[in-house]
Amino acid sequence: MEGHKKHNNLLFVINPIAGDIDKEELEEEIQEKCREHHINCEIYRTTGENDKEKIKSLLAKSKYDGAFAVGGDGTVNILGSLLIGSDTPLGIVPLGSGNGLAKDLNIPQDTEDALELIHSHVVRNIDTITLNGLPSIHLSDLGFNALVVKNFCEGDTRGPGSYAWIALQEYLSYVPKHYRIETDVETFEGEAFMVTIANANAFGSNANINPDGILNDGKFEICLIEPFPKAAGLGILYKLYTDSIDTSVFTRKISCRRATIYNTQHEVMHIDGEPIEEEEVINVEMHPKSLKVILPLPEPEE
Ligand SMILES: Nc1ncnc2c1ncn2[C@@H]1O[C@H](COP(=O)(O)OP(=O)(O)OP(=O)(O)O)[C@@H](O)[C@H]1O
Repeated sequence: MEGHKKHNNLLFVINPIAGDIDKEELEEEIQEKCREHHINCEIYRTTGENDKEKIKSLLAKSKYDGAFAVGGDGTVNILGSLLIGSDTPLGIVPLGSGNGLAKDLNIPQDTEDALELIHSHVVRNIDTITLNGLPSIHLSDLGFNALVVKNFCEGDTRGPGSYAWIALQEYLSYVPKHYRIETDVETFEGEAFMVTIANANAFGSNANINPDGILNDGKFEICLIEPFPKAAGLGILYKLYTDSIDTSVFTRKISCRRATIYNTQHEVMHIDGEPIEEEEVINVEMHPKSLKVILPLPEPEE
């Protein structure tokens, strides 16, 4: 079901370290806003240890009308994966360093505006995908970007500056890897600089890998950047930041409902920005309209 429903009981999952922003005042703001709208609210602060299990038991104990992830794409993935297939919609207060899914869903990046969604919103269903059973709501990939994400997560500095620095260092020495990708539409076999499994559109950095992707069309895209001469790198980067990557001669896209990726060289991978153990065979499945999300009210027509 889609539409607006008043919330009486909300859960907020706050990642205290996301985006390197102090969230103490924000907690008070959330409580104040909920009081103002006669909404009961519960706050869970993530610790980085067993958060998924702890949130799962909170969700099992109480019936929430909505659950907000207050953090970045990692926090959205932890909470969102638990809400897939349930009646409880996912809200996002974007406070990570990138906030890719929130941007793709047009959720306000300003915290105060995002908090307005607790009382003024619309609920819509979006697709999710799984990689060997692990949910991905936004973008997952293998190859160059996954390596940068891994190094970024293992380092002690956060923020876009450090991501760009790691990317530049890795770029100079990165060697494309071999993949075989079988889908319900076509098969690809060859080398790729990166392979993105895209439910949504743009990375948190705003690099748009899948400009035409639609979050509720029952399909996901495999976006390939094939090997290219180092000199072409700047041109590809430009296209990523101007929503025109599909016009590059070095890209290929497969829009499909099912895929098996043979990661023959055991390249690293991540799901929604969180590195995971690499697998040799990755089965990707589509779960159409399986997650309810809380979105801003549409602009009134002129
Ligand atoms: N209290 C905590 N201490 C240390 N790590 C934490 C804590 N809470 C959550 N984490 C870790 O934070 C990561 C998720 O961060 P999240 O994606 O929300 O923010 P971000 O990385 O700043 O943003 P983005 O993904 O948008 O770049 C997860 O790896 C999670 O384990």
